[in-house]
Amino acid sequence: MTLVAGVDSSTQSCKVVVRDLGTGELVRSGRAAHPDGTEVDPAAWWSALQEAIAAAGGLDDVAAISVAGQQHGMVVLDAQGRVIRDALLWNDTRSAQAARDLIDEVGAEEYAARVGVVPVASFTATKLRWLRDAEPGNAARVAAVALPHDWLTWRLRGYGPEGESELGPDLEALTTDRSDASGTAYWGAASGAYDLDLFARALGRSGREAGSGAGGDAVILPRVLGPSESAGRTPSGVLVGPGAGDNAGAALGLGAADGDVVVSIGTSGTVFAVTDAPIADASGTVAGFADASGLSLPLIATLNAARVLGSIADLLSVDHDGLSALALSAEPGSGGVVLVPYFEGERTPNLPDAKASIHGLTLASTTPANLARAAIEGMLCGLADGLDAVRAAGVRERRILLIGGAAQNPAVAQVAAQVFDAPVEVPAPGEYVADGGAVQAAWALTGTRPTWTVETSAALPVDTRPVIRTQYAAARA
Ligand SMILES: Nc1ncnc2c1ncn2[C@@H]1O[C@H](COP(=O)(O)OP(=O)(O)O)[C@@H](O)[C@H]1O
Ligand SMILES: O=C(CO)[C@@H](O)[C@H](O)COP(=O)(O)O
Repeated sequence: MTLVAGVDSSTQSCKVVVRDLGTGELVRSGRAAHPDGTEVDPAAWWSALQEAIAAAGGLDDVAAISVAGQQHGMVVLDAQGRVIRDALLWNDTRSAQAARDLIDEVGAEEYAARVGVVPVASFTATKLRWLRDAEPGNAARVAAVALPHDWLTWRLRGYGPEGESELGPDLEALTTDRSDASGTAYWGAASGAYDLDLFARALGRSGREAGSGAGGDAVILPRVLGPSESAGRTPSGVLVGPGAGDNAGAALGLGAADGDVVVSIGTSGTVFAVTDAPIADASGTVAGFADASGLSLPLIATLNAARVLGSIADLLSVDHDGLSALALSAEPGSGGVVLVPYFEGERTPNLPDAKASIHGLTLASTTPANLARAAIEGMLCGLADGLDAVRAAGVRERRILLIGGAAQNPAVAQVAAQVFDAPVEVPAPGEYVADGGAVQAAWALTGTRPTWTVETSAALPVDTRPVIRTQYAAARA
């Protein structure tokens, strides 16, 4: 039996799966928590990865591994390969003004045409512009910029600061992949290349792709690998795949095909599909990302997803199952109660300074059941608005695949069928981002993309209840 491993280094935790190359059967798995917060020392990810690998039985009998990770995080390294400051994550909104500045300088239309996205606080370029303006001393020390999955792949291959690694700080060895590069806002899915002018506008320093040999004091950007290109090997000889952004990893893990729209409800909420042609939405609503198979991944993301439910469950002193039971005991529309869940600001719509709000409370409607259902309805209405935007970009769904930690909540699946106006399928409980890493590892090892079977645990027909989105739209306006 040949084994391959996949990693999901996401916002809240690191998950590792070990699967049989031939059948895709899950053989072992492990996980480890990440610190909370929107800026994190990457050393915590490295520790969690090692802990999760150990919990998954180690890599001694594993032939290949690949790391998928949360997108956009800004990992800045000095010339000695040391992390200069904590990484700003995708959900950190301090670079919102930097995003507006970059749009003012370049123009939204041109930005979208050049790299398929329009800057928002989530994207790496805006974080680099913030670093230039807020921490010029740190910006001057930057020798390389990597994404979370790039940096973990580099460390896994034995690179890192002297004394902390076997191979030392070779920044030229940094690699990334198309999907994660397309989330930086200085690499384009359509061009397949870095836009070094946009990078320079962000950090105020010139950049170059690793291995380009230009030298000088240009900031090194990871070499962009193809979908099945190996990044090298671990010091013990395990083949390492190119890795991916987590959403592209999920698409690989699901085997998402034409007609599939994936809705992921984890720390972030995302709606995405795999398409042949890249998109360029000058409104900035739909990001024209690349996928991890050589195609494209139009995507919207919300800042407020699973943790909306956790917050309201805590308020009601119930667990996930308790929240589900309460929500299912209320009627669609939650008795008129609407939660607009912009607890962390919001990315879609781009309202980084927004706060959450509750509407429609009366003495009769203020019940735990209505509040529980309103939390689920509000969170899903935000994603339904995103689905409308993805549809407007030309995507036509045959089915919605519901994944992420909150997808296993019965009330979430039922309300999803009431707001998405499409059939909803819930794949069997699993870590589909990490599974995508395992698919990548198998692909890099054999040269052939595996077609493992994905089981479905629930299938819900369309059950549209218009009141839910109608009252949400009125409250959100
Ligand atoms: N049954 C459930 N109902 C609602 N939320 C859940 C449920 N199970 C897990 N979650 C939430 O899902 C989130 C973890 O999902 P995950 O997809 O692993 O997140 P990420 O990949 O962003 O780290 C946590 O916020 C957790 O509280
Ligand atoms: O910013 C995005 C996509 O653009 C997020 O999807 C991040 O990639 C975080 O993913 P999770 O931790 O929620 O899985």
